[in-house]
This record gives sequence, C-alpha cells and structure tokens, in this order.
Amino acid sequence: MKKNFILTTQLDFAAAHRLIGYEGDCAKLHGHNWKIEVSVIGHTLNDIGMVIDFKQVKQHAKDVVAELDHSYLNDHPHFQRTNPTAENIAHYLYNELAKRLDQDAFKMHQIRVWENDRNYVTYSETDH
Ligand SMILES: Nc1nc2c(c(=O)[nH]1)N=C([C@H](O)[C@H](O)COP(=O)(O)OP(=O)(O)OP(=O)(O)O)CN2
Ligand SMILES: [Zn+2]
Repeated sequence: MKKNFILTTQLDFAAAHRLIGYEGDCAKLHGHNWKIEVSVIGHTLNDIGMVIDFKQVKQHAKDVVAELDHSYLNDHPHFQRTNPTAENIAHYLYNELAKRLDQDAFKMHQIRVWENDRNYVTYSETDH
C-alpha cells in the first residue's frame, strides 16, 4: 500500500487586480487579501519523521508570493498576457512552486487560492 503524506501550509498576501473582459465590478481596480494554501505530497519520511520541514515549504511560498505582495497584479509580466483571475493565479503559483519544490521524495500536490472568506480555487495536476 502506498502511503500519502500531504502537508499544507498557509500564507497571505495583499494585491490589487482588475479582470479584463469581465462584465461587472470586478473589471474595475479592486484589491483582495489573498490566502494561499500550498500542499506538498510525499510517500516516505526522512530520519526525523518528516516529508519536508513545513518551514522550507513556507519559505519557498513566501519567496514566490513576495513578487505579488502589495502589487497591482495586472502589471506583473505573467499577468500582462494572462487575466489575473483566482484560477490563473493558482496555476501560476503552482508552477512556480513546483519548480522550486519538486524532488524525488516530495512534490507539489495542490494549491488553493482564496479571494475572500467565501470564494476559493483549488488547482492540482494529474498525469492520467
Ligand atoms: N471564477 C472566478 N470568478 C470570479 C473571480 C475569479 O477570479 N474567478 N473574481 C472575481 C472578482 O475578483 C471579485 O473581486 C470577487 O469578489 P467579490 O465580489 O467580493 O465576490 P463575492 O461573490 O464573494 O461577493 P458578494 O459580495 O457575495 O457578491 C469575481 N468572480
Ligand atoms: Zn477580485
């Protein structure tokens, strides 16, 4: 039986955006306190019983999110060609974190991006 250990850490950032092509108020400049949940999966534990130190996951997430924090997302190079929806932000953050985190022993599993207390997007990838 394969063991799945899924570790999740949370962090926040503040950023403004406007949704291009949206019919409604979200086409206007507005901001959110975004909440991010980063989940990493591993199948084995190291000699001290961890998949990876939560602190390492958090540090990678902070490094990636630092580029977006207190910014206008539409000005970011990635979001000049991609609408900064919660879906596209989740996809972008997943890819950036996978580049930094994926190793033999663990890899990115899922990201969740909350726009507010009510609305969130969950993004993950499968190869089947
Ligand atoms: N699928 C998506 N739908 C919407 C997105 C998105 O990224 N993906 N984004 C928005 C806007 O960014 C908007 O800011 C959403 O916030 P808000 O209007 O506060 O959303 P609520 O529906 O929770 O607000 P109510 O006050 O309950 O209307 C819109 N849609
Ligand atoms: Zn918004």
